[in-house]
Amino acid sequence: MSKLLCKPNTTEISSGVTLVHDVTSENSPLEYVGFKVVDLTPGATYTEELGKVECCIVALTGKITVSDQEVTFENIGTRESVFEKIPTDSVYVSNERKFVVEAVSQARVALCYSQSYQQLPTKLIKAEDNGIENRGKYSNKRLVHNILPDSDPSANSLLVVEVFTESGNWSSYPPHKHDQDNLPHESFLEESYYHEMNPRQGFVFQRVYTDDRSIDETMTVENGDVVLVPAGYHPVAVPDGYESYYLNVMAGPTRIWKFHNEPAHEWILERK
Ligand SMILES: O=C[C@H](O)[C@@H](O)[C@H](O)CC(=O)O
Repeated sequence: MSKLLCKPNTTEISSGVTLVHDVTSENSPLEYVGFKVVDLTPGATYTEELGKVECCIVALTGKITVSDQEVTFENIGTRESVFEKIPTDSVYVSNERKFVVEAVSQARVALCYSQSYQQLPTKLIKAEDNGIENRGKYSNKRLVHNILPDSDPSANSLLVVEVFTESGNWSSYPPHKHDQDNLPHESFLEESYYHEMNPRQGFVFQRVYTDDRSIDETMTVENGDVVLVPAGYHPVAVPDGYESYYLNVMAGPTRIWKFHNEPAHEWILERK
């Protein structure tokens, strides 16, 4: 199995708290991006003290209350399934802060991390404040919810976005990359993909590959899997009959999303 594909590894870490994914610089090729998925039963709490990292807490499903000891955001979260395709609530917590997530209902939470050295205010990122985009045409259509885009100055290095791709469509396509610290032409951002499928038994194909093909992995990605993108192009193909969801976390030396399309396939964008 590809080293870029992470299958769910469920571990109960405390009463009512199950860790599903825990991507770190120690167990992955990513240096800038960290990622966790945590399931909580009603009333269960997850507590974390952040070091030199910031965290975007995304209420993937269910209702949660988030506190950083100074502010508390109660009963946030908007959906029981990501495939309701409505934006959800998130909370940004900066470096050297401690936060507590308490489940109001059964909840699945994504914890998105990146490096942070300048403490910023804790902030509720309301669902209604997500920038919504309908991108693409033909069989390249996808719905994008910008949770923490580079236009939002609330974070130091973190970028978070969720993408919904309909049956038989491609996304993160035409293939693009952001693996060169070469602004204004391209930024260097590592990336993680947390995937869900509807119906659950579905799969997508995702290829991660570099110009020199030093990385060239084509993966069958199933519900709940995480794909790591240390470098390279990273298109996703969704089979007929299934819907795809993924949550992207991006981070690198500069908090700018400036990608480079693969020249061989950029013509896709020129179709009328
Ligand atoms: O670099 C960003 C990720 O590849 C996705 O968020 C991608 O941009 C989504 C899309 O536009 O298809």
